[in-house]
Amino acid sequence: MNEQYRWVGNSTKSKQALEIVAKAAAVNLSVLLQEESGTGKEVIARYIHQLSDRKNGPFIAINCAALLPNLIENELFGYVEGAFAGAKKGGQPGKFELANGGT
Ligand SMILES: Nc1ncnc2c1ncn2[C@@H]1O[C@H](COP(=O)(O)OP(=O)(O)OP(=O)(O)O)[C@@H](O)[C@H]1O
Repeated sequence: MNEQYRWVGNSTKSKQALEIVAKAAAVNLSVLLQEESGTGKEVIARYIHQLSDRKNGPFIAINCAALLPNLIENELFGYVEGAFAGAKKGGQPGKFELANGGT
């Protein structure tokens, strides 16, 4: 794993968690990670990405809680130039498009 995102943890529980996520990385399915804030869900998500067939694709992280309700669609699906007042020149690709082929 990239040094910046290396998992720290040597407990039995931690090792079991890494074994489970390694299994998840081997299949092409969605994975839901649930834990309290700051417990390393994104680190694990990056780990899954790096173990998966998608590792050469992009990894796009998005903080859903920080998205304004009226801007969620624009962020996730993108928009074309002139779609609304204040839209960027040239439009903006959505996060789903950016993550295509990756995670
Ligand atoms: N077990 C761990 N090993 C290495 N780094 C960790 C671990 N747990 C947390 N961190 C570090 O703590 C910080 C928060 O981790 P991360 O962003 O993955 O948490 P999160 O569960 O996704 O949080 P949130 O739900 O708030 O987005 C990061 O800097 C991450 O590298």
